[in-house]
Amino acid sequence: MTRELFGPETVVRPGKPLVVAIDGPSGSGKSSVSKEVARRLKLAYLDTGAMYRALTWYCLKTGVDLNDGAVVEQAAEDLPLEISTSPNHEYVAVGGVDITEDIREPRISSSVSAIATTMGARNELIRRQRELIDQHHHRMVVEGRDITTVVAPNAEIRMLLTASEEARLRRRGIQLGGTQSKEELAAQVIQRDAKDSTVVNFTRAADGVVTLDSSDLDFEQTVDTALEIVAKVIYGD
Ligand SMILES: Nc1ncnc2c1ncn2[C@@H]1O[C@H](COP(=O)(O)OP(=O)(O)OP(=O)(O)O)[C@@H](O)[C@H]1O
Ligand SMILES: Nc1ccn([C@H]2C[C@H](O)[C@@H](COP(=O)(O)O)O2)c(=O)n1
Repeated sequence: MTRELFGPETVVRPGKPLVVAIDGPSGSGKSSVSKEVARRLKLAYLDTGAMYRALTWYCLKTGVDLNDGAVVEQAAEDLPLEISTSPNHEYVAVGGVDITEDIREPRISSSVSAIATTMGARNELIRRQRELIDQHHHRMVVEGRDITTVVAPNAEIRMLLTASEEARLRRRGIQLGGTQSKEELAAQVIQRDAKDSTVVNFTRAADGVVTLDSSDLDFEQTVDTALEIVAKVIYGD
């Protein structure tokens, strides 16, 4: 059904805004599912987590004290960031240096929450996220932690993608090729979420936000369910 609705010839709401906002905890599948949803809907794609990671890389590179809010905020304003908005091409650069791979390193994952909980830095990244949405004429899948509530609360589609803690730990373990201990995985998934959720709510759906629980769904089923949610809102079927 959704495959026919969003087949290769279909352009959904041509010329009109179509922002699909997707939030959720770590390992719930936001990035992988959002990219595929963007491909199927022929929309641009923005990984806002990559922006927080890029700022973390920049602060570590330039010796910024991550606990000094004013300096982190200034770094956010200065950040010479380039980020791909294609779901088919992952690319993040700072000052012309390709950091696409570097921002996924454990040293970034373990420091990023210090940046993400600095409100001045958040405000600057949120401003840039809204600017990117504008540049794409509001036709974009945007994923993160505060997209449905803060960055794009008026998005046409607002979804909270969740999965049980057990499923999220299992998925992240497989994604990292079984290289991480139980404790390391918990630090990257559970403890990071606990810190991040002190400043944003991504565990409970806000009013008007549809919850998609993927705990018992495989990747394809999750993408299809997300597209069904889009179809229901757009076409009412
Ligand atoms: N429904 C699903 N069933 C099984 N595996 C899935 C499902 N959804 C995503 N995955 C896999 O789980 C892993 C984690 O997904 P992904 O990186 O997209 O999560 P995320 O929510 O973006 O995490 P983070 O916020 O930490 O970046 C990936 O390897 C992805 O392919
Ligand atoms: N809109 C967002 C996006 C991300 N974050 C924070 C939370 C994470 O710890 C970090 C990296 O995100 P990930 O790549 O794991 O999705 O950035 C946020 O606070 N708000």
